[in-house]
Amino acid sequence: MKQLHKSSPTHAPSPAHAPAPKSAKPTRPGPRSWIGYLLREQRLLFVLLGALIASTFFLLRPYLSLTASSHLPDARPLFSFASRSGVPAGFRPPPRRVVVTGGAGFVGSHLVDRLLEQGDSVIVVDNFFTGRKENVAHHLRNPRFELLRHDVVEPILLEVDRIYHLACPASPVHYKYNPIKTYKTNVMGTLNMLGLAKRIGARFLLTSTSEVYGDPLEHPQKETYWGHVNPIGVRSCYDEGKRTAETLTMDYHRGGGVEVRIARIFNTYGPRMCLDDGRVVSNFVAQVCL
Ligand SMILES: O=c1ccn([C@@H]2O[C@H](COP(=O)(O)OP(=O)(O)O[C@H]3OC[C@@H](O)[C@H](O)[C@H]3O)[C@@H](O)[C@H]2O)c(=O)[nH]1
Repeated sequence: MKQLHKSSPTHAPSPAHAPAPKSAKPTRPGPRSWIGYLLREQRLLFVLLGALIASTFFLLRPYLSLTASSHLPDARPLFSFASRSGVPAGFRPPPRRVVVTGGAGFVGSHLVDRLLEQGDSVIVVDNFFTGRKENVAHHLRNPRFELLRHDVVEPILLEVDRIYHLACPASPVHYKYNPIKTYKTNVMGTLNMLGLAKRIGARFLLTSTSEVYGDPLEHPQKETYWGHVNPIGVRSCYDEGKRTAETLTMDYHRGGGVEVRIARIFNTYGPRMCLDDGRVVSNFVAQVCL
């Protein structure tokens, strides 16, 4: 009877006769062998080079595709080293479609200049209560500029990427002329523009004012200061109107997911400012000059 080989623990075969070890189950290579593998034949160098090329391609891709299908006339240069607009040299965002309410006013018209200069397409919505067409007349022949006579108290439907909401009389002379209209512009106008922003997914900027602090007891005012206000004064149509506009802006942000910005602008002065608008700087200049 053929003797089957039995391996007995007490009689270990001599090494010469030890059966070849069954091929050990392949053990997983340890980290050291992975590192050696990568470093041999500059494999790590080639991996890093590949990652650099891939990331550069995906970073440049939005700008390269823009050249091919850029439909906007005289779109901005893709690589601009003149960073006059404060955008770091190199990449600039693709051109946008924006609406500026109150864009024929003092601050708004300078904003329109800057937006067109950086290559955006701009729609100005203004009822010319205090704004003037000559503030934007130099853009009327620009194909990327449109001017709409419209009162933001009534809704408007536009397809844009950004909404800059400045429509509101800013000087006491003008906003006290018709306080109820001033408050309606701040409330209904802001509601209409926020509703548009939510509807089309546009980013919304509200130009608010230092008047939201009222007659402040804290100097200088931090943004976290709630103010010292009078809700029933003759200036409250503007002060409370802007506070309500800020409330609506934040509620559309918190509840409606609208991306918003609020800028509380203090005393401004410069070209296109009305000398007779009763504001502190224009009053000072008028008294000096006249
Ligand atoms: O109901 C209105 C009232 C005013 N407007 C327009 O809104 C523009 C306001 O421009 P103004 O020159 O009077 O005022 P400014 O440009 O100085 O201030 C403007 O921007 C900064 C904000 O803080 C102010 O609240 C805003 O009025 C004007 O073009 C005016 O015609 C409307 O379009 N609708």
